[in-house]
Amino acid sequence: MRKPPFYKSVLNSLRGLVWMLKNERNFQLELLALIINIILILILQVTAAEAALIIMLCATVLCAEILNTAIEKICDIVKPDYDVRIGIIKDISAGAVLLLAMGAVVVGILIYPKYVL
Ligand SMILES: Nc1ncnc2c1ncn2[C@@H]1O[C@H](COP(=O)(O)OP(=O)(O)OP(=O)(O)O)[C@@H](O)[C@H]1O
Repeated sequence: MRKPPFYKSVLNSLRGLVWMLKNERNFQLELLALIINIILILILQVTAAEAALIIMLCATVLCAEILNTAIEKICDIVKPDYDVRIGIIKDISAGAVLLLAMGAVVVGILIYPKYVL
């Protein structure tokens, strides 16, 4: 099968992001967190290195959410009925997002207070 042109791959990826935005509440909240962080970065004049760290962490949380959702969807196709093993896979996958989100909160606590206090 021929590979689709580059612009089609980009369109497919954008369709995935739009789907996440329309259907996944956690993704919406994490995107809101990214927007709030961008506003804080601009208002507080955070250094470029700190801004890069904050934005990359927010983007990483969003990516983890996307992968978590993909894993959940695959699980639901492979095993639609209740299965303890599927429960564990979904819990582990969600745990990865939680871990990154907690790391992002810690980074925010380390960076922002010195600009406000
Ligand atoms: N088929 C299943 N068998 C066993 N437990 C399941 C199954 N489906 C879901 N669960 C349990 O319910 C939880 C929520 O699963 P669900 O697929 O509803 O994800 P979600 O509510 O979209 O989660 P998230 O907030 O991570 O996006 C899982 O973490 C798991 O503990």
